[in-house]
Amino acid sequence: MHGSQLRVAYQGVPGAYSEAAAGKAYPKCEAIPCDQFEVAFQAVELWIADRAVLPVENSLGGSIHRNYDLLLRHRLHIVGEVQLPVHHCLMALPGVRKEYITRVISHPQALAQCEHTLTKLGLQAAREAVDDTAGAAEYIAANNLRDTAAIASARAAELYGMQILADGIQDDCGNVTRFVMLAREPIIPRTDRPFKTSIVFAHDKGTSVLFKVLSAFAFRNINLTKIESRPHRNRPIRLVDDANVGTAKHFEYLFYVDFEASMAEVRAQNALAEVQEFASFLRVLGSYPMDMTPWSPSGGD
Ligand SMILES: O=C(O)C(=O)C[C@]1(C(=O)O)C=C[C@@H](O)C=C1
Repeated sequence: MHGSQLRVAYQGVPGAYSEAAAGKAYPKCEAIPCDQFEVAFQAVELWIADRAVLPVENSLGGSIHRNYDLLLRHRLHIVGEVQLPVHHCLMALPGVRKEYITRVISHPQALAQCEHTLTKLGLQAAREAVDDTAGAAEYIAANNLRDTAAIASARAAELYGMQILADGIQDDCGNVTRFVMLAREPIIPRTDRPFKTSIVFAHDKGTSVLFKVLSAFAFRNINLTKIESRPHRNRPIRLVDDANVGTAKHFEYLFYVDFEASMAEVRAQNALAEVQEFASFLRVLGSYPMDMTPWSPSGGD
């Protein structure tokens, strides 16, 4: 459970929040940096790593859509989640003053989470997206860029010899990113602690089908914690012909739903049996213990 000897792949370089998430989920693990999320998935598929840790949503920046698409494209299973308080710092090379900064670089999520604060700080700087927060700090240090600042964790500042110009620059102090942990095999769902289940489905043709699907959970008092829609890339458009008025083009969606129940519970099994009736496609991405860590907005990195 503490993850000793577990190899956990994450996207980014040391000091990235995903590395901190790996450490929170599996305190004694060996965290393996990967330059892309796709590589982290492959590391697990090829037995180079035992788990991958994947950010899926942030309380300020919203869903990380690409990672939802990756969950579907690969056959890994969600075996856990962690919610990590994300505390951002603005950093530059030692001696650089705020007035010299013409560019701020970071992961797009981090830029989005600090948008208002960056404006309030009065920086006349262009924002530029890079692959990960700590990688932004590393890049500035490696290239001795004296006109560029990064948004990253305090640990990244320490690792890459950067000086913190402003601390806690996320637009809300309760900034939290939710990560899921992925493995080759699912875990056996239990009922002795709170579990969450994540599914993805496409609904069939018909009237109010999404309403019918979601009521399968409501009637059983199963709480939904998240719903996300993404383009159905195998069948993106459905044409509906009407001889009188022409052809309507309906976009087709995949729906990702998280609900608070374990697949070991009969009510969850019955709800999914009902969903199946209205779905052209249904996959359980995982049934896993919920992160019940007590709330501390100032904690984390
Ligand atoms: O760049 C990093 O440090 C990451 O771990 C990625 C990531 C993300 O994808 O949302 C993780 C947490 C923060 O929300 C910002 C960036």
